Amino acid sequence: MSITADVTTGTAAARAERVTRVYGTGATGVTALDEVTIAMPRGRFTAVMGPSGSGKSTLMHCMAGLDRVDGGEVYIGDTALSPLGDRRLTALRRDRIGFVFQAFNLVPTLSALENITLPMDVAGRRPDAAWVDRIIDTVGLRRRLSHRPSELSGGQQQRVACARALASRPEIVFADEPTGNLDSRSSGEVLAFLRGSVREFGQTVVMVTHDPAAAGYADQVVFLSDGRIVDRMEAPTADRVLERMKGFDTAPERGPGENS
Ligand SMILES: Nc1ncnc2c1ncn2[C@@H]1O[C@H](COP(=O)(O)OP(=O)(O)OP(=O)(O)O)[C@@H](O)[C@H]1O
Repeated sequence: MSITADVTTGTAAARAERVTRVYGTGATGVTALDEVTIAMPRGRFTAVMGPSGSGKSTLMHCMAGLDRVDGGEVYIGDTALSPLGDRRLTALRRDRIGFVFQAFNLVPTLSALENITLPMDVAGRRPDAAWVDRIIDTVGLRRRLSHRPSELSGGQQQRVACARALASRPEIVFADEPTGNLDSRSSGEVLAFLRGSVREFGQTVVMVTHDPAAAGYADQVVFLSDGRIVDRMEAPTADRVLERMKGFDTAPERGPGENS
């Protein structure tokens, strides 16, 4: 039995309703998501955790409009994604969602500043200079703006990617293992920035992570197992998340009425 989390449509920046995603067909088909219902509350930092193969990346990709669902519906704000054609979906991702990936995904020939404003330049939108300035200061990149990615450390590159994600004031930022390639100090800087963007700017952030310490920066953690949401933790700490993760192989399934 899976549980649902926070389905309060009025306050959700994004939500999934009974979302199913199956890779392959027939006997070899894999149900990566099995009727997942979840809302990502506006202005909060949500971490998505679970064992390897539990469906974390699939959930993020479906909720961010990077992958199609086989059943159910995803909404960004009040916009349902499945009726959208490719062009409108691309425009929605560009205009309303910010992305941070494990591999930074910066353009090597552009400076840090050019990378930060690139999505808006591509969209033909004029960056809000005061806002971009504020982001640059918050992320601590003022003295690195003319550097190319190869001239920056991994942590600095990921902070450029975070600034890029926030520069267009997206409704929601999806971060997929944003600290997966970073040492603990750089991880701390990136996570503190994401945390601060929620606290100071009211940004909504959803982060997939394997790392209990990273999840400890979030307001809430949702736990996936076998393509279902099986638990949720408010005000997590790294220790509590670690304890919960240890229980995954042996934890009994929750029955009806046992939702957190
Ligand atoms: N493109 C694909 N084709 C076939 N199966 C896939 C595909 N993508 C994911 N899967 C399967 O779907 C399930 C969920 O995968 P997913 O990558 O979402 O899990 P995850 O929790 O993000 O895993 P990890 O922590 O290892 O990154 C797994 O069994 C995986 O093998």
